Amino acid sequence: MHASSTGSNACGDRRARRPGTRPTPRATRIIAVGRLKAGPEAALYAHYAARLRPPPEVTEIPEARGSAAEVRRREGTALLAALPADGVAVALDLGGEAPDSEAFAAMLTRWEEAGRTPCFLIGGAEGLDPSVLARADRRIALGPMTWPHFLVRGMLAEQLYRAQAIRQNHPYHRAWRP
Ligand SMILES: C[S@@+](CC[C@H](N)C(=O)[O-])C[C@H]1O[C@@H](n2cnc3c(N)ncnc32)[C@H](O)[C@@H]1O
Repeated sequence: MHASSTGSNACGDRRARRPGTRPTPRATRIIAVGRLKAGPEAALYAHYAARLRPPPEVTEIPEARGSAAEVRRREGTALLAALPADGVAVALDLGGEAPDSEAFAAMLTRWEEAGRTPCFLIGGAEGLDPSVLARADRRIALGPMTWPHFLVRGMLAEQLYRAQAIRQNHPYHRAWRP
């Protein structure tokens, strides 16, 4: 009688979560071109990443050499190779949609509930290869201006922290606007 309320699923897994409870948050993946060295950008990223539960898993792709197109293609191949099978590929891209923070938090909730790991792809100085943009499930812009890729890592971490605050109803995010 209580099978559904105790969380049994079709496979009889009694560890499955109960309806109305939150799934255990998965570690977000950040797959980014370039090695972030000690400095203000690394400090910014660390400041917000340390507040994320669980903290993101970062995979750094070495910067490629060659013409701009070759660099994009080589880095793009490496970025895509690092994507896990269950990942939602989210390209950080100037031409993408620009959700507000609440909509971004709602996206993360949906992916978590679907058991999919959000994987954020950040390009290098030459940007993301068209193959990455074509593969991406979502393309998200942090506004229409171009930001340095190491700063984008910190900005993304801040938005992930803000999304966590929104989802937990934490006062860090003040939704009210005049
Ligand atoms: C220096 S930018 C590359 C600029 C390149 N000309 C382009 O148009 O993508 C390096 C990376 O940072 C990310 N990025 C920079 N500005 C962004 C923005 N406003 N929104 C989302 N991602 C951005 C993208 O992943 C980009 O590939």
